[in-house]
Amino acid sequence: MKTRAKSETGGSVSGHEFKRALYEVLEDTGKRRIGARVLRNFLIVLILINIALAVLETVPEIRDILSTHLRLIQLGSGLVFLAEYVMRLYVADLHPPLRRYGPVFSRLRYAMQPDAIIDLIGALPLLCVVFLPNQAVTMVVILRLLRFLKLARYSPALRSLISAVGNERRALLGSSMIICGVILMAATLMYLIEHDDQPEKFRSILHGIYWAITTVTTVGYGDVVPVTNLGKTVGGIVMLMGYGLIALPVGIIASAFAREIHSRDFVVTWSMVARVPLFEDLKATEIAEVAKLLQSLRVRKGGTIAEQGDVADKMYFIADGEVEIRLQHDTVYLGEGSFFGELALINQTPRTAKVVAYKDCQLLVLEAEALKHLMDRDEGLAKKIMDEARDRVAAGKRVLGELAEEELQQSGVFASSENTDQEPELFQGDDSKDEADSEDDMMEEVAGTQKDPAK
Ligand SMILES: Nc1ncnc2c1ncn2[C@@H]1O[C@@H]2COP(=O)(O)O[C@H]2[C@H]1O
Repeated sequence: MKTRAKSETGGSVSGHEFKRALYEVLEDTGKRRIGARVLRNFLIVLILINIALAVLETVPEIRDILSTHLRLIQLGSGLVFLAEYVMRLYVADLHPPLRRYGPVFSRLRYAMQPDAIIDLIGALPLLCVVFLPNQAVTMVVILRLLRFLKLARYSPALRSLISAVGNERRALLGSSMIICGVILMAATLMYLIEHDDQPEKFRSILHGIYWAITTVTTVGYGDVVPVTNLGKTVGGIVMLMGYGLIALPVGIIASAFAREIHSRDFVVTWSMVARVPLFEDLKATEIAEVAKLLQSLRVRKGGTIAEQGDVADKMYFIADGEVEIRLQHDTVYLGEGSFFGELALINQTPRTAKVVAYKDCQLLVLEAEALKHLMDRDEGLAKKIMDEARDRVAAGKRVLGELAEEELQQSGVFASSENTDQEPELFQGDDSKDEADSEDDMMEEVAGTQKDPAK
């Protein structure tokens, strides 16, 4: 009886360990980095092969010669993508923010994530071939080409482009409206001018729109051209306007893309953010929003992330690696999932310690404005950050010990130390600065930062 119980426990433990290992490999977390890298590279190569084959298969000669091989490869890679999707669903309830929803709802919520939807699209061609033979050829080709989107999971550049377009959607909408307006005007004018001379080519304003689009985009097929002098003049003006108009959206996307790409060393995925304990209580959709606010930063072992006394405008979360916080009287190490750099932002003081990468680090960077926005919106999250900040200040105080405390008491710094339960003022403006000065003093003095004499 005892033996059986033991084996049952052993079985479930090893089952859980297997699931955990699978989760770590699929989500590139924990200790299984090599496995995760091998899987990632394998999937990238498979996606690229699939896209190339989907295109090549439309060449009749190639299809005739390689049809059996192509079908086998298509079936094999379809099975791999389907297995990947099913496995990601299987481990979905291990994502920290989804754990509380139970086995069914955690997976449903995971399935709603953009990355999961793209994975499903990647697996769909196989299902279409199996369940809808001969009926869904075009759909299967399109779905196979859509596997290209799966690369977004691994490519910072592709993510940057998608988010650049997303961020600039208003400007792009505005410029698109201007372009549409010009096309419509040019088409109407051309219809009115050319219709009598070329009733076949400028049969309606719709035909004029076709001419205007090919002209404004500078394509100019030459199948429809103005023949009247007035028509040629209008055509010339539209051609010149075309350059400026097309440059508008191109310029918007190009500058937004350049901005984005420089701030991304790696892709900030949903699961990377979900692993940060601070965000554990957020809903899956909220995590997706937080992910948009975070930039990525890779720092090599030994690299300095912040200098004591620096002016601060961002805080950091450790997605991978370990940092060393060099306090004046102590050194503290923070690992994966921890955050730092919040003290200076909360108190609007210079950095209270030097921070160095103890190992190679992948950091998620949150700008001061974004932190303020997050803390304003989510009281629970704000409280967690404030509690941690207070603990850190308290730890700093403890380390200073008797001697330093005496020194500080003499200089009146602990005049307000009984009030440490009170919330420190967050991101105070100039008006409230005086009120919060004593708290600021405490945080700065404890961490050993010199106060700006001008203050
Ligand atoms: N005792 C501590 N334990 C852990 N981290 C700390 C401690 N003191 C300071 N820090 C972190 O080190 C960071 C240095 O920059 P900041 O002052 O912005 O924010 C600080 C905290 O995030």
